[in-house]
Amino acid sequence: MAVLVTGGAGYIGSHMVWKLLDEGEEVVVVDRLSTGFDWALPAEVELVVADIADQEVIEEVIRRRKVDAIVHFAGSIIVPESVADPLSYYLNNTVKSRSLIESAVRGGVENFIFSSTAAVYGSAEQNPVPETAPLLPESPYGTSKLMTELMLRDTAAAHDFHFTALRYFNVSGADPKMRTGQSTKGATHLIKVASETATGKRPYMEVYGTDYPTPDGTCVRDYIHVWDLAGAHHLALKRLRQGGENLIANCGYGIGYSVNEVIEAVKRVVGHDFEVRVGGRRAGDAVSIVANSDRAKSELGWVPELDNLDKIVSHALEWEEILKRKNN
Ligand SMILES: NC(=O)c1ccc[n+]([C@@H]2O[C@H](COP(=O)([O-])OP(=O)(O)OC[C@H]3O[C@@H](n4cnc5c(N)ncnc54)[C@H](O)[C@@H]3O)[C@@H](O)[C@H]2O)c1
Ligand SMILES: O=c1ccn([C@@H]2O[C@H](COP(=O)(O)OP(=O)(O)O[C@H]3O[C@H](CO)[C@@H](O)[C@H](O)[C@H]3O)[C@@H](O)[C@H]2O)c(=O)[nH]1
Repeated sequence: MAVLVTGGAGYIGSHMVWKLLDEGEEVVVVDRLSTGFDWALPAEVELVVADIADQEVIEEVIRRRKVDAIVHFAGSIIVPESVADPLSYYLNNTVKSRSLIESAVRGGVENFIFSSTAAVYGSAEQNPVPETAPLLPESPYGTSKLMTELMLRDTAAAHDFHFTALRYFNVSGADPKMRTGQSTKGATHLIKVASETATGKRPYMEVYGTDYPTPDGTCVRDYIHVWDLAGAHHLALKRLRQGGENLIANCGYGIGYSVNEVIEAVKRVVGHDFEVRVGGRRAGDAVSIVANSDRAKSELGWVPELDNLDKIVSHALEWEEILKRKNN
């Protein structure tokens, strides 16, 4: 019996794979390596280099490895890119997820965990935002993920199929044991970009917009440590296997930090200054979004252990130094 991790060579997926191995699970990864890296995976894990929409390959993997659960990370993830090229986001995130879900149903895989996102809420009116808040995505990325949640809901109503959709807030940091981290080339995520600047990979960074209706004029987000997020997925897997009901749950810490506050934290932890320029607003950015994760705590028994911005930043910086040595 194995867990199929799609997008397992990517940032969050590779943490999940290490977590599953730590928990004694059998794992198989399907990843087309568009943004992921084979070296992010433990040597003993089978990597099938394929697209999630290749149903022949997926269904062969499900049969051969006796897959009982799919954890679906594969997708396209950059909010402004989705504004510029919406159809590629609807293809990779929505259409190809449909194909994967169909393969799961055909292959008799009853347990499915999906990477959803805070972007399904848009700029929340109520912060911290509960799962019951209005779903008003402000980017094609958010809409592409919401459509997949709806497909999962309808598929679960019609088939022997159960799902958990975890709506992640801003995922950051690296495996505390430094076996993997965020290695994405040309990354756009704030803590990654600031860590690259702090370690000399970039000459400077920009703050996208200082005229938002927030205390310091920059956008506010809820930054969650990737290892706590992997832990939430493992709890979700155990719960589904025990017959748990379908679930949609936020994963964040309930604390909002502005872009300026995050940059200050990176400067504080690294111990020196770096150049930060003020730029214009970025397309598709929500103003402020912070999680109410009570449901993940009560339904999954999730207890965050790394909910500290400086710890997140220090792990991100440590990984950046490792990447420098790898020439990545
Ligand atoms: N990083 C965040 O802050 C964040 C927040 C909310 C949700 N998410 C979701 O988490 C998931 C993982 O994000 P990540 O940050 O690890 O991104 P990532 O780009 O590092 O990982 C995505 C992986 O999926 C693979 N992939 C993409 N399309 C594929 C396809 N069609 N077939 C096979 N493989 C494919 C890529 O090669 C890559 O390894 C995504 O679904 C993303 O939307 C991420
Ligand atoms: O160089 C940079 C990078 C980012 N930002 C700002 O920092 C904030 C956070 O941006 P980023 O780290 O790119 O995350 P989001 O755009 O909030 O989106 C992330 O978080 C979402 C969940 O909230 C996920 O769904 C997405 O996949 C993931 O990209 C935003 O206000 C950006 O404008 C900057 O000012 N400068």
